[in-house]
Amino acid sequence: MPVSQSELTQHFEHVLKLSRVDETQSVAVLKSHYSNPFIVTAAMEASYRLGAKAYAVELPAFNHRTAMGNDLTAYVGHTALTGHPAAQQALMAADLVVDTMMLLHSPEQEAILKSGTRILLAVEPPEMLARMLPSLEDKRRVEAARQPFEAAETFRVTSAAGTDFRARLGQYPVVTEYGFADEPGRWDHWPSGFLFSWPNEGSAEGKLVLDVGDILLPFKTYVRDKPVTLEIEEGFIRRIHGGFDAEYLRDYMAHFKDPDVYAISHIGWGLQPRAQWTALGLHDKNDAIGMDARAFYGNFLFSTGPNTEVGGPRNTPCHMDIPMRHCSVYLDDMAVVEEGDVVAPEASRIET
Ligand SMILES: O=c1ccc(O)c[nH]1
Ligand SMILES: [Fe+2]
Repeated sequence: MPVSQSELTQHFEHVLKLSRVDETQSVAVLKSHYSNPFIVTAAMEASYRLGAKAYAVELPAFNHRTAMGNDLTAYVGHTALTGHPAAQQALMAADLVVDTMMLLHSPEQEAILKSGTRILLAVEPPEMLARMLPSLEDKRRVEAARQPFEAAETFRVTSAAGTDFRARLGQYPVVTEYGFADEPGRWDHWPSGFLFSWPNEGSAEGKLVLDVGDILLPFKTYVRDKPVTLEIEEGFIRRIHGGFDAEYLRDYMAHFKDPDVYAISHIGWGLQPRAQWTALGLHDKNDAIGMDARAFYGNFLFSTGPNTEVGGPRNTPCHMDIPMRHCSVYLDDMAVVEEGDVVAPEASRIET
């Protein structure tokens, strides 16, 4: 459904207030020609309504000839900000950056955050921003799941379809996403509502079996053919086999001619009840990057490629996000998700 400019601006006022924007703050709206003008206008207007000093930083779109499609998460790491210290300074000068062009998984984003500047990514269509308007309750539930995740040494996933995956934890931090950037140096994404970490280098192993209904981002396809099996050893996908979906995934990843694309990247689970598994099927591919799929309550989300977000050495541009249903996720011996339903910690659950 269409969302009016005034409704979207009100939502931005709500989210920027949660992001601690007030008359003491400056807000830089990072945009490019493909930014949603309703979002840019709403971010500027809402900032001024909150008494903040807002300004826009406009960069020309960056295209790499290896990149295919328009999804902003398909080709990551190298952006219009790469090698542009003046623009980076202009963003680091702000207390909060509203990113409407996608810096995620880029070293430049990490440098901006390290300066204490907060970043809020907002690139989804206004219908999704409105439907998954963040709340302090979202933050409470997602942050409740952080504690056992940070304490755990092993991460294990199983499913009736045959998934049997494990990884050691501890080398990298836990990252939470609850939809607003309220702490110095925090990055967040509106809409969201999930958390993840990265396997210790070389520790991910076993089998991930994508069953019918699991989702392949940025393809924005639901697996419909027989299962896709990924065999993982020492942190990397060694074999991908199954039907058409497997062949398509193999061909797409091979296109990048970069061994790092087969690395397992962030692993975690979804805690957003207002995110819907079915939403992706209602949008054209260029409408959205598919945050419903990444955040739906009880999913297991894994990904491939870069670990730049946590200062890792892999800055490979090919990034797959693959949310799966009906999985069981264990932190050490504690199940946090059982066959697609969140079971622990109790404080992270919702009454279904
Ligand atoms: O919110 C996001 C979006 C994409 C991604 O790879 C991680 N988190
Ligand atoms: Fe991802």
